Amino acid sequence: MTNDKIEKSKSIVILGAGAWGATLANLARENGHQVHLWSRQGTLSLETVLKDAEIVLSAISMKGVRDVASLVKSFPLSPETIFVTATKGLDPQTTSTPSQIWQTEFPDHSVVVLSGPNLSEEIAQSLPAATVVASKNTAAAKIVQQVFSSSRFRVYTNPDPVGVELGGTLKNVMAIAAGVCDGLHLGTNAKAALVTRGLAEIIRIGRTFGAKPETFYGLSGLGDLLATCNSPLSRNYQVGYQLASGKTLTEILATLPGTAEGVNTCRVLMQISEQQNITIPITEQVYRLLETEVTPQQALDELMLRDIKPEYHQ
Ligand SMILES: NC(=O)C1=CN([C@@H]2O[C@H](COP(=O)(O)OP(=O)(O)OC[C@H]3O[C@@H](n4cnc5c(N)ncnc54)[C@H](O)[C@@H]3O)[C@@H](O)[C@H]2O)C=CC1
Ligand SMILES: O=C(CO)COP(=O)(O)O
Repeated sequence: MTNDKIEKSKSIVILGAGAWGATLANLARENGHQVHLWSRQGTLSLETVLKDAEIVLSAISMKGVRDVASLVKSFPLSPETIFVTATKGLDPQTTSTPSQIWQTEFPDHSVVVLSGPNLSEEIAQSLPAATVVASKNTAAAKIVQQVFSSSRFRVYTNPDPVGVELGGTLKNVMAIAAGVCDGLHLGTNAKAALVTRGLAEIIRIGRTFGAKPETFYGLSGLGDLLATCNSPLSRNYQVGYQLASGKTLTEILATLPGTAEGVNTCRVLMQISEQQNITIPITEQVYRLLETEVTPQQALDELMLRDIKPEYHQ
C-alpha cells in the first residue's frame, strides 16, 4: 500500500453521536476526511452513507452494539470497508467484547479496536492525548492510525486487539473503585495499591480472553487506569466517588452525563469469574457495592482483610 493511498481523504461513518463519537468525528474532520455522524435519533440515512463508507467507526454504548451491528448488516457495504470499534464494554448475553461482535457479524472485514486514555472532554479542548489502534490486520490498523493522527492526538498501532479492548473496558471497574477510594479520603498509598492490584486483576482476566499480558502495561491498560482512576471527568470514577458520599446508584445515574460502562462490565465480569473460576476481589467488592450488599467501608475492610499471600504466583 502506498503513502498516497493512505493519505487520501476517506469517507467515514461514525455510529453514535455521544461524547466520544462526536469527538472522534471532529478529529477525523480536522484531518480532512469526509465524516458522517449517525445516531438513532438523527435524520441521516444510514443506508445512503454506508454505500461509500471506507471506514465505519462505532462509538455506541455497549447496550446498543448488537442491535446497531445487525442494522448495519442489513445494508449493502463495500467488501473493503474497515470497522473500528471504540466502545469500552462487554456484552451481558455472551460476555463477548464489541470487536468480537463486529467480527462475528462481518467475518470478511477487518476490525480495528481504538482505545486509550482518552477523556473526551480534554480531547475536545484540543489538549494532547495518545491512543492505540489494534487489529489482526496491520494494514487496516495503519490506515486508521493515519486517519486520526495529528499534532494533538498521537496514535500507536498494536497487534493485540482483544488486549487493547479489554484494557479500556476493565479499567472502568477499577475507576469506580478509585472513585470510592477518593470519596472516602483513603489517601495516596491506598490509591496506588488499588490501581496496582487492579492491574494485576485486569491481567488475570485478560489471559482468559487470550490477551497478551504486556498489552496491559501500555496506553490502553496502565495508561487508561492512570487517566480514569485520577480524573473527576471520568463517569466511572464519578459513580464510585458519589457512592462513597452516600448517594444511591439510581440517583447517581440519573444525573450522570453519558454512559458509565463499568456498572454493566462489573456484572459481566462476575459471570466470567464464576464460569472460569478466576479470583477478582476488587471487581467483586465493586459489584457488591453496586448491588447494595456492602457499604463502601465494608468493601474496603473485605479487601484489606483477605488472606495474606505472595504478591505474584510463580
Ligand atoms: N466519553 C469518553 O470520554 C469516552 C468514551 N468511550 C466509550 O465510548 C462509548 C460511548 O461513550 P460516550 O460517547 O461517552 O457515551 P454517550 O452516552 O455520550 O453516547 C452513547 C451513544 O450511543 C448511542 N446508543 C446508546 N444505546 C443505543 C442503542 N440501543 N442503539 C443505538 N445507539 C445507542 C447513544 O444514542 C449515543 O449516541 C462507551 O462505551 C464509552 O466507554 C471511550 C473512550 C472515551
Ligand atoms: O474511557 C474513558 C477515558 O479513556 C472515559 O472514561 P469514562 O467512561 O469513565 O468517562
